[in-house]
Amino acid sequence: PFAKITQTAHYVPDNIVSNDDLAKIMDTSDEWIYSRTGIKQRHITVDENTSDLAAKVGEQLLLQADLSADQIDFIIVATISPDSSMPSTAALVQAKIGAHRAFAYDLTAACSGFVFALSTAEKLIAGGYTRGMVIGAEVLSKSLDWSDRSTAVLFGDGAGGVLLENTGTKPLIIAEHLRTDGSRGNSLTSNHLELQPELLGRSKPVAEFIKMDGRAIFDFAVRDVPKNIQETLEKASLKPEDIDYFLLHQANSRILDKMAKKLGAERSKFLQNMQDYGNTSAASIPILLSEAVKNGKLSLDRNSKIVQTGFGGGLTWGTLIVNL
Ligand SMILES: O=C(O)C1CCN(c2ccc(-c3cc(CO)ccc3Cl)cn2)CC1
Repeated sequence: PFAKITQTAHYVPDNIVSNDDLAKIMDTSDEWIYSRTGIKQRHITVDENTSDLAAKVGEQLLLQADLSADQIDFIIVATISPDSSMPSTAALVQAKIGAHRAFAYDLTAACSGFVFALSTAEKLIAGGYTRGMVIGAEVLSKSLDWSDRSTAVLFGDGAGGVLLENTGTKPLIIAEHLRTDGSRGNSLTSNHLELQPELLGRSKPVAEFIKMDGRAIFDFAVRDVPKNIQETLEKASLKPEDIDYFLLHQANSRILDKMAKKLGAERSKFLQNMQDYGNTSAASIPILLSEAVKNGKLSLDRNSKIVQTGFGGGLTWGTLIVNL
């Protein structure tokens, strides 16, 4: 059996924070943010946590597919901003949507999370499961140091996901190449928990904010990611011109410019929505995919070939060449 993406959906909190809103509370400007990142605004939650955003996506997928929740075998949530470690956000989603038969777990691979999770889910379907949900969901606003303008302006909250079913007539993933380099992990960090050797007088674990060595991560993206995309295309004996759209992690628009140039592909093939949502880490690719399907740029039944590439904390990066 081949897995097929049969539905896509996304959900973001209503509350919008513009660059000008941020300029009122920190030393930055719309001009600086937009020229350096391509971001104009981001959605910041008021009263919805990560599992609430993810559950909204799950409910939409069921509605669109006209399925009842107990027809779902598994739920994987890719996130670095779970409601908690235990229970997992996926377990909370399972309860909220009433998917009584589904097993559920979170997957942590930062901004590559959705790509790693989709690769995993495809193997679950190939191994015999019938239907599953893969959701990227983040409330990064919980982990932002609003006094650090170098990171606070970059990130946003949101969720997106897909329904996978075993009704495919061709492989979902034509080729993939998933990478990790933990030795460079210290350039993009969050939520480090300190050792607590003393049994008494335990101090609270240090729940750190998102910290980033922007230069190091920018250089990593520009150097390692195009190579990864090229290697994966070669694995599939494909060239950039064979790809309809490139759905890359929405971290920075100048990075998309450089990627397109390095790959010799048209910039217009690199879908972009960071202007509306900022960087939503594991949610960025599924939100982009869901919007492209909803606005007709992509269809789930038109034999399109897309590239999905995540890159970020870990460091992790990876490319899937996907048949829609
Ligand atoms: O131009 C400037 O001064 C600054 C230079 C630094 N910038 C950066 C640097 C890195 C990222 C980034 C973040 C993640 C985390 O999801 C993943 C992947 C990337 Cl490439 C985003 N922005 C912003 C503009």
